[in-house]
Amino acid sequence: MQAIKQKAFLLPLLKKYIVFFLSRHGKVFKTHILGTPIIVSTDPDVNKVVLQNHGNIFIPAYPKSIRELLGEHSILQMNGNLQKRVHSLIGGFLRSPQLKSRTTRHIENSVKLTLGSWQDMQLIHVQEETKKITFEVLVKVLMSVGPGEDLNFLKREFEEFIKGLICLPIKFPGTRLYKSLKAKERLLKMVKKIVEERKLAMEKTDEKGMANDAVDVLLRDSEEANEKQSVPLDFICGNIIEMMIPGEETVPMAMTLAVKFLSVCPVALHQLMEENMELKKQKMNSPEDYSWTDYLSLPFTQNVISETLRLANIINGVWRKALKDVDIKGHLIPQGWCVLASFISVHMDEDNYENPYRFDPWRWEKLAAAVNNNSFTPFGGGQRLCPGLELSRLEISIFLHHLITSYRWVAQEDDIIYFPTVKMKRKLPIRVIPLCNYR
Ligand code: HEM
Repeated sequence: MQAIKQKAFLLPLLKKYIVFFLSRHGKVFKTHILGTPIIVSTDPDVNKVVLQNHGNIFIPAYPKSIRELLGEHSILQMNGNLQKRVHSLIGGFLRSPQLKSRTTRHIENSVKLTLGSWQDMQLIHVQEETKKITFEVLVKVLMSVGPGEDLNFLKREFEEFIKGLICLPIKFPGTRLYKSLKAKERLLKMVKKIVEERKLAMEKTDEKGMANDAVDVLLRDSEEANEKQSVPLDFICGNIIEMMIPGEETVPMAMTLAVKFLSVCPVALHQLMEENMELKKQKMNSPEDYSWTDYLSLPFTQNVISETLRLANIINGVWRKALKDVDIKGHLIPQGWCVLASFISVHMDEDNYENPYRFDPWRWEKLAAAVNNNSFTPFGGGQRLCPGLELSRLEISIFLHHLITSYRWVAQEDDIIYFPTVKMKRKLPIRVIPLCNYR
């Protein structure tokens, strides 16, 4: 293993929290969170069974404010056959090589535009800048809205909407939840217009090429399903908005934390730069554009991304409620109880990772075959495995490639905040120095 000099960047509070979790009797224990009795699992095998959810025993259990904002038909809350159907439709679309090939151009354009604007900026806040890139890509993939007034409207209203995801569940004029619900109404109005126009356009043509976006995917499915199974337009509109939630904060945070972790690990930064410079040189001497497979084929870059996702714990675990008594590895989970399948405890457990608090991308050279193991679940697993997994890795790869082959940077002091969601205290300010071959 390479000797890496780096500062401890994890908040002592986080370490205390993990140590508390892991020092309990056994890896599965009962506790109380905000007065609610829950079972916490820090055991990868138990988490796997919870995530697999054979026989539909476990349903998602979100706090009241989130349930209220999501709406009962949200993909994040729905269960049974409808969840399976929507999940496989969206997953199939997002994973398709055609989508990845087309989206690669969108991501590149968005990354280059943002990086280009950095040349004249004194101080760059990485967390803000990466959000610009990923929101644009997300809205394009979901409903083909490009840069302009509509995109700005969606960004503004969506930001207002998600402010209420973690708040007191009190709903009257002036409260956070109320304002967020109002923003959702405005978002719904705009998305409904887009969906209705698309439906009309579809009815006028028989041509069926590849679906352009998630709206196409859901509309076509609804058209093909018979009367009884077809889903109403409101359902499609609601789902488009709700699909923005898991995609909006996660990818920019992964990009930001990759920059943060690399800033304190110069050896990794150097190796990443060499690997990406090599690809850039090849591409400069070739008439071919980058393909999505070029970006995903750089092994060290992929290891940096895996290590970032392990340490970042952007989704630190998932909450489920048991619909009946269930026994997993000798632990009884009684009907009606909530289970927290804690990913962060597994990712930071010495039993699973040597020196778990260290940013060590080289560990993945040994663990490579285990990327799909139970101890590495940044994207969840089983029935609800994140359908945006491959798209996310592609976005992060493209961002890192163009960043590292265009700029050097110096990061200012900043801390990671882990609760209630992962973010940087100061949005990660950096100063950049353009490389002479910036283009
Ligand atoms: C680094 C980025 C991301 C991370 C860490 C992440 C993580 C996760 C996790 C842990 C889950 C499982 C939740 C559960 O089991 O209850 C999930 C579900 C989901 N994610 Fe992601 N996600 C990311 C990016 C994205 C993107 C870019 C999209 C959309 C384009 C997306 C769409 C979804 C959807 C729709 C679900 C719900 C799936 C279902 O319940 O059937 N995610 N994500």
